[in-house]
Amino acid sequence: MSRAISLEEENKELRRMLTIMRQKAYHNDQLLHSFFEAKLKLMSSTTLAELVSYLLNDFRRDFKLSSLTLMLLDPEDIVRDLLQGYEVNSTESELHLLKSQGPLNELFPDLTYFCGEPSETIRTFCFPHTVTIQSCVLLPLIQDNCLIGSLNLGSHDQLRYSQFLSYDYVMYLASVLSTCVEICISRETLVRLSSIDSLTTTANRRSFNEHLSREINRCQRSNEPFVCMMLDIDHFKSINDRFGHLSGDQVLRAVAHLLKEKRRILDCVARYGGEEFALLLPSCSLDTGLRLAEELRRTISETPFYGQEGESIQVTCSIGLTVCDPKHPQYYRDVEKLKSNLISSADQALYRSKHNGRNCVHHQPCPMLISP
Ligand SMILES: Nc1nc2c(ncn2[C@@H]2O[C@H](COP(=O)(O)OP(=O)(O)OP(=O)(O)O)[C@@H](O)[C@H]2O)c(=O)[nH]1
Repeated sequence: MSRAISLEEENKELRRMLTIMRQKAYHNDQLLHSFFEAKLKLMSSTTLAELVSYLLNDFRRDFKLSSLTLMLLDPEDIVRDLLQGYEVNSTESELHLLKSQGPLNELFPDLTYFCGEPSETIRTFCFPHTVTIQSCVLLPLIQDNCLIGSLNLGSHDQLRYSQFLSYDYVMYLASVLSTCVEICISRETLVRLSSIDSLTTTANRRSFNEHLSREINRCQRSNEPFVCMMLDIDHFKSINDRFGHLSGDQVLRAVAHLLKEKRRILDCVARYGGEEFALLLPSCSLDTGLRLAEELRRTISETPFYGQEGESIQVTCSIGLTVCDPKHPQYYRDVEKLKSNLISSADQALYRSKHNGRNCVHHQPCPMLISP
C-alpha cells in the first residue's frame, strides 16, 4: 500500500519544481533577450560584410554554438564581389557560396527547417570542418518564396537541437536574416552601380570627385601632399576608326586593368571621360608623382594591346599632373575650390603633354597654392 505524501514532503517537491521553473524562466528570458539583440544587430548591419561577420563571429559565440555555417546562393558572383578581400572562414564558422539552387532544394524539399541528429550527408555538406556535430538545426533562408540560402547551427550536444522542441524564434530570425541579406546586397549593388564605370569597372567621375574630397581632407589631417593625375590615350579616335569601336572598348578596358593593377600606389583610378582617366596618388610628392607617371607612360607604350580579332594595337598616352601640398605657406583650405583647381591644373598639364607631341608627362602647379 502506498504511503500518503505528507504536506511537508509535498511542499518540498513543489519548491524543487518552482526552483527548476524559475531557472527555466530565467533561461528563456535570457534567450529571448539574445534573440532580440541578434535581430537588432542584423537589422543595423549596413553592409553584407558586416552582416556575415556578425553571424560568423558574435552570433556563434553569443549562442554558444559549436559550429555555424552560412550558405548563400550566388550564381553570378555578386556576393563574392561584395565580400572581396573579406576573410570569413574559420574551423567553427564558414561561409559557402553556392552556384546553383540544387543543394538547397535537397536540404529543404518543403521549405521548412530541419532539426535533430544530422545524417552523414548533412554533416559533410553543412559542417564539413566540424564532423563531430551531434545535433543541428538547418534554417532555410527564403525570399519571395525562393530559397536564397541556409543558416546552419550545429552543436556537440546531442540533446541541444531535437525535433521535440519548437524553433519559432530561430525561424523568425532566419526570416529577418533573409530580408537583411537581400537589403544589403541591393543597397551595395546600387552604390556600386552609381559609382563605377560599367565599361572599365574603374570608379566613375562622380566617385572620383568624392575620392578627391576625401583625399584633400586626409592630406590636411596628415599634412602630407598628394598627386592628382590625368591620363589620356593618344589618338584614340584613330584606334576606333582603324580597328572599330569594340576594339576601342577593349583597349579602354585593358588600359583600365593595367592602371588598376597599380592599386598599391594609386588610391583611386577613375574613368573621367571617354578615353581619359583620373588618378590620385596619396602621400606622394611632386618628384615621386613625376617618376610614377613616367613609369605608367612607359609601361603603356611598351604593353601589347589587342583588338577584337586579336590584332595588335600600339597605344600611347599623355599625362598631366599637379600636386596638393598642405605644407605650402599659402595653402588654401576651401575644399571645393581646391578640387576644381587641382582638376583644371592637371588638365592644363595634360594639354601641354598633348601639345608637346603626346606620349609624355607634364606638371602644372595648382594656382591655389601659389596665390590664395
Ligand atoms: N570605343 C570607344 N570610344 C570612345 C568611348 N568614349 C569616347 N570614345 C571616342 O574617343 C575618341 C576621342 O577622340 P578625340 O577627343 O578626338 O581624341 P583623340 O583621338 O584621342 O586625340 P588626342 O586626345 O588629341 O590624342 C572619340 O572618337 C570618341 O568617340 C568609348 O567608351 N568607347
